[in-house]
Amino acid sequence: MGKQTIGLEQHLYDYLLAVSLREPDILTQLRHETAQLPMDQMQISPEQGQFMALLVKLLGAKKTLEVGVFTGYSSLVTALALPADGKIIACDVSEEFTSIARRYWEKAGIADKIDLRIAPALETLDNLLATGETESFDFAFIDADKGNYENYYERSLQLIRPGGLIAVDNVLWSGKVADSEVQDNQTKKIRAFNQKLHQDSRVTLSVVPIADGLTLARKN
Ligand SMILES: C[S@@+](CC[C@H](N)C(=O)[O-])C[C@H]1O[C@@H](n2cnc3c(N)ncnc32)[C@H](O)[C@@H]1O
Repeated sequence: MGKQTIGLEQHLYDYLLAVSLREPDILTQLRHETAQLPMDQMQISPEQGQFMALLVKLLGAKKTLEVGVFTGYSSLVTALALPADGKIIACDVSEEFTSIARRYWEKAGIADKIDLRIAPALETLDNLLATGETESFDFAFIDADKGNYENYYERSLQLIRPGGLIAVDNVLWSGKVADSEVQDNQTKKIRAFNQKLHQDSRVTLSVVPIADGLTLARKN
């Protein structure tokens, strides 16, 4: 057997789900409803959601930050993993997408754990920093506009406590980051972001090849 991370063909991916996925019905329903939308590819995958729930539990997280809610899969999976007094501050600009999220949060009985802020996420994060929330979060999930990843990361790094974790989605960007012929702005931004984190001694780093690539950065 090679030492390299295994590639997942469809049959092996199906097997992985068959032997590991424990998706609550409410999340399956949300996934099926989101699959009807033209932007459904923005949703995180169920095995990534389950992995994030495990991380939230391992951290003993009580207070988390989410940048990019869409129809609510990652926020719902996080809320279900948090204790009863857990809180998520969730950032998005879309009333339309997050109206679906709100409906599922209500249905799952966890709506009181989620404080949704409809505004450009940079404004929300700057506001949190300005109102004394520095080092008060255990976990942050960054999954919004790629051009702002570095800004979201820098602010999240101030907002999480030492030992807290930042997870950043789509860092492998369907493989485009490793294709030198792809030179669009979003791809270049993600490449630069990945290079920056590789050198960042403020965090302990792992890039996990789950779904579209998930960077984990633990604040030292
Ligand atoms: C990839 S989706 C998030 C997927 C979500 N985490 C999930 O589990 O389904 C990205 C989201 O970021 C939001 N977004 C884009 N630009 C934003 C900005 N500047 N501030 C806040 N949210 C933004 C979009 O409206 C969209 O809902």
